[in-house]
Amino acid sequence: DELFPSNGTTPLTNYLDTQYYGEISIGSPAQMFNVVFDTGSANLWVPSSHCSPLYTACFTHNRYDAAISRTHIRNGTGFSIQYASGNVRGFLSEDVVVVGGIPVVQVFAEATALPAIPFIFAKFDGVLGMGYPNTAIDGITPVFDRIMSQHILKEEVFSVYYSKDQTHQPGGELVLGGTDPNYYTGSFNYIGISQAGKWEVNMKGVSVGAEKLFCRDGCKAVIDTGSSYITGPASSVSVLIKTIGATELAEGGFTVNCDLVKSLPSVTFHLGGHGYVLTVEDYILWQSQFGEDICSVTFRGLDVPPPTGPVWILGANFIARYYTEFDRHNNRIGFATAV
Ligand SMILES: COCCCC[C@@](O)(c1ccccc1-c1ccccc1)[C@@H]1CCCN(C(=O)[C@H]2C[C@@H](N)[C@@H](O)C2)C1
Repeated sequence: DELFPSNGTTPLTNYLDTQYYGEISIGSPAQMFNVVFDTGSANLWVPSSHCSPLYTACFTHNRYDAAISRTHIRNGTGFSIQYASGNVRGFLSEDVVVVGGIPVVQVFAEATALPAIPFIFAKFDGVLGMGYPNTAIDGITPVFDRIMSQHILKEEVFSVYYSKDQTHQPGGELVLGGTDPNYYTGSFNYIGISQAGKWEVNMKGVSVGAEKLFCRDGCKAVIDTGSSYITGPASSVSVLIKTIGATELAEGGFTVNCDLVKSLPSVTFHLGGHGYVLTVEDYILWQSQFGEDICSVTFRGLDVPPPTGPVWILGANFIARYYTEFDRHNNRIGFATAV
């Protein structure tokens, strides 16, 4: 079809290497929103014009107004989605959503209760879940599934490039229907997902330097475009932090003395017969504040309760190093070295 780009591409913005988001439109005439394309969830929500004035986070973000959209279809069913940081509540609506130039009629949630923490820190308005349909709240068909059912994509895959630092333009790119060779070198290595319905693989181990210290008997790893960092079970991450000589900050982050950074070991994630190495450049966030250099470690301890956990979550700083293809046709994930 020459009408639509056969692979819808969306440039992404990189905010401080911790938030990556791109623009979509909802409604006619188009109402623009910045959303995180999140493989760790499967619903689309944006702030609502009906959001109560009590929620500051609504008023610092774009809000969807059904009353001015010709193509709005009323639904009204209640909605609530739970994140590690708290939950977002609202109600369902339906309207034309355009992602990467591809329009779909989509059921999404208008958020009317948006917790200030963390959303006052969000540079984006909402979240567009790129997960599997069986993880979608209220059984709503996700955006990518609606796009696949139009049979206009060359391949039933989507790919994500996250830039390593903010000087890069664009800060990232989402490709619907293929990959973008401008952003990776070499070939892809593929890993089948571990259980249908999640972007999750079996990891064979985590090494610090040459030593395989964690996940020696295998463990679960979620490849999550909606997470800023790499998280692992708190016990493992605290050993990792000690091994690299980092110290704990008040608010839960870890820092190392910037002078020691170059002597720090690499951390390798063993996935599908390959070792994915993160060097210090990949896992240390070097920020200069008021002339002082702060070197923070982009690993976080997070104990996800069973049955989802225990699990490692490989987020933005992993994806910034390894260009990632999410393949819905073959239920597999491909990694290539990002440029
Ligand atoms: C790459 O861009 C990352 C976006 C930032 C994510 C995030 O850091 C964030 C920061 C500031 C304001 C809001 C949000 C944020 C909050 C909820 C949804 C989306 C973004 C999240 C903070 C809480 C823990 N966390 C998740 O659980 C995330 C895990 C993920 N799968 C989501 O479902 C929720 C990450």
